Amino acid sequence: MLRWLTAGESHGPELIAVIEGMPAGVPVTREAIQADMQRRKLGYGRGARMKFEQDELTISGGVRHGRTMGSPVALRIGNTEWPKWTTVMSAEPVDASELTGGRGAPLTRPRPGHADLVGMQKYGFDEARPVLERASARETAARVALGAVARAFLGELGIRLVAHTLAIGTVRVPDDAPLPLPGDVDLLDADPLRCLHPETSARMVAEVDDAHKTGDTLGGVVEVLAYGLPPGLGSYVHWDRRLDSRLAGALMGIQAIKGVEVGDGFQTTERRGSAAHDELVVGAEGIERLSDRAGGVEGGMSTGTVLRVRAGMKPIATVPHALRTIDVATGDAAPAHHQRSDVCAVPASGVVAEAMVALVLAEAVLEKFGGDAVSETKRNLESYLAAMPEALTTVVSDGRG
Ligand SMILES: Cc1cc2nc3c(=O)[nH]c(=O)nc-3n(C[C@H](O)[C@H](O)[C@H](O)COP(=O)(O)O)c2cc1C
Ligand SMILES: C=C(O[C@@H]1CC(C(=O)O)=C[C@@H](OP(=O)(O)O)[C@H]1O)C(=O)O
Repeated sequence: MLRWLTAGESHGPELIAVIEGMPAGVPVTREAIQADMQRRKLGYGRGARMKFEQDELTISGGVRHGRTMGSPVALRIGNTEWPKWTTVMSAEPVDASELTGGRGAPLTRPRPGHADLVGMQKYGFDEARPVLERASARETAARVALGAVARAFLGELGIRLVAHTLAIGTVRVPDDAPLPLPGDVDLLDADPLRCLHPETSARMVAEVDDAHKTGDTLGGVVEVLAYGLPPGLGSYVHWDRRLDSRLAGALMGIQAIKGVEVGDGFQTTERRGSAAHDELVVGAEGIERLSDRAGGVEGGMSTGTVLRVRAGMKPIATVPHALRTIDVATGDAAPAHHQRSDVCAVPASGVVAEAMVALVLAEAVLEKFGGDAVSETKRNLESYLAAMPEALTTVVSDGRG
C-alpha cells in the first residue's frame, strides 16, 4: 500500500510531505526533487512570488546514499519568505495589537471563486487568512516533491511521464499536433507556456499579456501522458479500483481543476460507436490498436498503450480587476481582497498534474506487483508480462518511437 500526506501553510515556515510504502532501492536525490519543484515555478503569467520565494528542500528520512530504504520518505520544503510572516503565521499565540496592519490585517472581503467564504463558514473563522493559507496551491510544491519520488520509482520500471499545456483560455493546440514524448521535457520546460507547438505558444503568450493588461486572469487545459505502462493496472471489478476513477479524483484534487478527461473524453460523446473506439488488429509483435481514442484505459484498467488524461483549470480567482463581494466585518458591498496573484498558472498545473498521475500510477503498480525492493517489483512485472499467452499479448508503447 502506498500512502502520502502533506502539511503546512502557504506562508508558514515550511511544507512537510511524507510518503509511506515506497520500495527500497529507488534512486532519490535532493537535486532531482528540487529540479521538479523548480519546473513547477515556471510558466508565463505566474506572479512575482515565484521569483523571490525559494523552495529549500531537506530529505529528512527514508533515503540513504541516494536510494530509498523502504521506510517512509519524509521531505521538508522550507520557505525563504518565512521571516516576513513569523508574527502573522506564528504557531504560538500573539497579541492582537501585533496583527493590526499590513500582512496581519484581517481579510474580511472573501474572493469569489476561492475557498475564503465557505472556509470561514465551515471552520468558524471571522476572516479568510486561516482558510487561504491551506487552500493555496503553495501546497502543490509538496505534491510535486512526492511525485518526483513516485516518478523515480516508475522510471525504474520503464514507465515515463510527460505533461504539456493544451490550451490557455480559448487558444488551443491543434488536434492533429504530435503528442509530446518523455524526451521532450526539456523542450517543454524551455517554452514559456510548456507548449510544444510554437505557433500556439506565441498566441498563448499574447493571450496572457492581454489578460494581464486588462486586469484579468486565465485558465486552460493540461494533458499528462504516461508511456511504458503494462496492461492491467486498476480493475473493472469495483468502482474505487478503476484506474480512470482514481486518476480523475487525483486530478480534481488539484486546486482550481474543474474537469478531467480520459483520452478523447467529451469529444468521444459526439461520435458514433463505429468511430469512437480503438479497433484491434494483429501486428508483427502482437495485438495492436488502430487508434488511441480511449487514452490507454479500458474497463478501468491500463491497456498498455499511452495513457492520456487531461485536466481543465478555471481562471485564477484573485482577479486584479477585483470582483464584487461583501465585507463580512461590516456587511457592506466591497471589492474582493487582492494583493498580488498569478494571471495564469496553467503550465504549473501541468507539472502538478504529472506528479498526481505519477502517485496514482505508483500506487496501482504496487497494488498489482508488490515488492519491498524495486528489483522485486520489476521481477514481478516482467514475469507477469512473460506469462501472458501469446494470443493476448499487446505492444507496450515506451515513447521512444
Ligand atoms: C499552481 C497553481 C497556482 C495558483 N495560483 C493562484 C493565485 O495566484 N491566485 C488565486 O486566487 N488562485 C490560485 N490558484 C487557484 C486556487 O488555489 C484555487 O482556486 C482555490 O484553492 C480554490 O479552490 P477551487 O478553485 O478548486 O475551488 C492556483 C492554483 C494552482 C494549481
Ligand atoms: C505560492 C504559490 O502559489 C500561490 C497560490 C495561490 C493560491 O491562492 O492558490 C496564491 C498565490 O499566493 P499569494 O496570494 O501569496 O501571492 C500564489 O503565489 C506556489 O505555487 O508556490
